[in-house]
This record gives sequence, C-alpha cells and structure tokens, in this order.
Amino acid sequence: MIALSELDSPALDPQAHLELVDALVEQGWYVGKGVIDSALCQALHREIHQLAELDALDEAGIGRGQQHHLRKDIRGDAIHWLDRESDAQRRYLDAMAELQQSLNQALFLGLFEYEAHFAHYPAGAFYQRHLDSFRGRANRVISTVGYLNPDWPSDGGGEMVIYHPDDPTLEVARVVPEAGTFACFLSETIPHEVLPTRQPRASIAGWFRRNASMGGVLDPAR
Ligand SMILES: O=C(O)CCC(=O)C(=O)O
Ligand SMILES: [Fe+2]
Repeated sequence: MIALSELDSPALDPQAHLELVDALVEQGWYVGKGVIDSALCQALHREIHQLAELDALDEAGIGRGQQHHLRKDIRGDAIHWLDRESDAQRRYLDAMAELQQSLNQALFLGLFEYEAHFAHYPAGAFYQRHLDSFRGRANRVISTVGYLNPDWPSDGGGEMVIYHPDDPTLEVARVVPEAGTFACFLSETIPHEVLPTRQPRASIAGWFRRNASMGGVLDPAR
C-alpha cells in the first residue's frame, strides 16, 4: 500500500529549492510565492488556529535561555514550537531537513539542526527590526519563514520588511504573508521586521543552526 502522503505533491516546490540556494549566495535572502504546497498550508493553518483556541500558544519573548523576557513593545506574537505531533508538522519539518541537506551540499554551511515555531500575531501586533542571530555567536545561521494566511487583503498590513545587510535603513523587499510564500535569509546579516498587522497573521518561523556549544557551556536551542 502507498501512503497518501507519498502521492502528495512535494511540500516545497523543487524549482524554488534551486532558486533559493542561488539567491542566498547572491544577495543573502530569498522570497518565493506559491512555494509551500497549498494543502499543507491549509493543514498547518488549521493547526495554529486549534492551538490558539486551546490556549496552547505562549507569549513570545526576546533573548534566549536565562536572558529570555517578554517585550510587547518589541514583538507581539504568540508561539508554539513544532514537535512532529501531526502529519502536517512532520511534512513541513521533513521538507526543511531536505532543504538543510541542499544548503549543506551547495554552501558547506555545516548546518546540523532545525528549530521552528508557529507564530500567531493578533491584530495590532508587530516585531520591530532585528537580526535573528549575533555575529560571533553563530548559532542561528539561516532563518526561514513560511506564511499560512489564505486571501491576505492588500490593506491587511503585517508584511515582513527585509533590509539591506550593509544599510539597515534601506528596504530591499516587502513580503506579504500570503499562504504559500516562503522566505529565507542569513540570520546574522539580514535585518528584518514585521509591520503592524491589521488582522490575525499566522506563520512558521524557523532556523537552521550550527552547534555553538563551547567549553562545556550549553547553547540553549530556544
Ligand atoms: O513572521 C515573520 O514574517 C518574521 C518573524 C521573525 O522575524 C522572527 O520570528 O524572528
Ligand atoms: Fe526574525
């Protein structure tokens, strides 16, 4: 018997896979529309709504480990870490594992792990301009964002703005959080922000990591 999932189209458009690697090399970021399979987007979107209804989302903070604290003036989303608890999550994470292999083969990045969370931005929420990783503590190497919102209206707000790596005031792309769109960028060098959203906004933010544990000091994944 063939499992239904084997008959599905690929979770990520294979053509986009190739473009993504080139774009990362050339400019440090990539954005593609219609990259994530639409049935998968729907399933993941349903899941984040169920999690919200079950009150299973946590207010997101900034900083990691013991430096973690809530700052609604900096970021206003609520999150839930993916843990392979559903078919949809497994399919998304398997696709990211494949992407990790392509990135390692093409770019010799030595990525060894991927972590990702659902993010739910209620109306009015935003995430101020930031970097996902700090140079010298190269834990998060490549950031990914998958968007899950069907029929995002043109006045919905909530775009992710990508800035130039050498000039954090120069906008280079504005990403509408429409279902199927996939963005990817270098975590240490690409400043980005989420503009205030006018309606609830769902996405999956994830990071390919390198092991940054040193001298017996554990680098916490989250
Ligand atoms: O949802 C997005 O568009 C980006 C989120 C983000 O920058 C983050 O979670 O670090
Ligand atoms: Fe970010």
